[in-house]
Amino acid sequence: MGEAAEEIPSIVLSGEVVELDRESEEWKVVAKKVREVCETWGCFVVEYDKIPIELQEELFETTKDMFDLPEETKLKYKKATPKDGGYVVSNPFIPLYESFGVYGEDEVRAFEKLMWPRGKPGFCEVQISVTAKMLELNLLLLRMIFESIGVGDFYNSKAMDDNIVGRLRAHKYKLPKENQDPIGLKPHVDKTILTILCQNSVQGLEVLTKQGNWIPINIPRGALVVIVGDALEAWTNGRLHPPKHRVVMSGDKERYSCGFFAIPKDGVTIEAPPELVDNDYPLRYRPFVYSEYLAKHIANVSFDALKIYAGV
Ligand SMILES: O=C(O)CCC(=O)C(=O)O
Ligand SMILES: [Fe+2]
Repeated sequence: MGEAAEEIPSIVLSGEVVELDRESEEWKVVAKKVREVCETWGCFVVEYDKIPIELQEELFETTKDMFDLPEETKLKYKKATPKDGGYVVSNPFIPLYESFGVYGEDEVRAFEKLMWPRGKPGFCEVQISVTAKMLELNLLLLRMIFESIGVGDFYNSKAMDDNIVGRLRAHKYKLPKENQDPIGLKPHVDKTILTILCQNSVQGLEVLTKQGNWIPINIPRGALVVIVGDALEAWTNGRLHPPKHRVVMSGDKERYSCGFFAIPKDGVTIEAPPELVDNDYPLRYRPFVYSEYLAKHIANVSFDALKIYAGV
């Protein structure tokens, strides 16, 4: 492959595409494209008008306000385990990074009261609206992927909408000081089914291609990025590729991003459908309860965490 091929593919999921008849050829063509880029790249840019730029701008306004709170207020939202999100303070390992994971509607409301005792108009509505729309997009993509691999029934029988939970996490990346390492987030593989990211127009996300090159993911204003996580790699018996990615800071503006991390609900077992296990694709992972894997390995940054836990 030449240099020109090294650009993250982009897919348009306009209103018309979303409304397509699931049996139509047009739907199948888009589904195939989504599946193929998830196999070869493990990530892609998506233009999705149901999460418009205006909504993203509102989200980033409140996101900035979150991080602008006094440190002692932010520290009130520290959680005991990373699984529950909470406020993650920048530390020597990731000095440019801090994040807020506020997971679920009740938490969003509790968070508002804790951070802004006099209230923060619009905060909960935006968080809840973005989460719901991201979940919808996540389910749409999963349907496309499973149907296109030829196991649409698996998607239906698994009642994905009942078995998946989505969590919204906000990140802030400071600018590096002179001579400071510009790494905002170290290379990692997401422990998710799919991750969907949006950013405040400041680039910095990079992905490691299968050819072994780190390349920037240029996210056009208003677009989103979708990244395959290790749960989906296991669920498709290794057909989809969970790519290593990182954040590298440059330029003169701080970066904010919001990620929607879809994971199986507590107690859900990940087991590849039998149709996806054959001589070309021998079973990669034993069936395992995803929440048990996460509880044990959430802080394990090894790229092989899943292989170590459930590899056959
Ligand atoms: O900020 C970003 O764009 C990437 C965040 C990320 O990769 C993660 O939180 O897993
Ligand atoms: Fe990630």
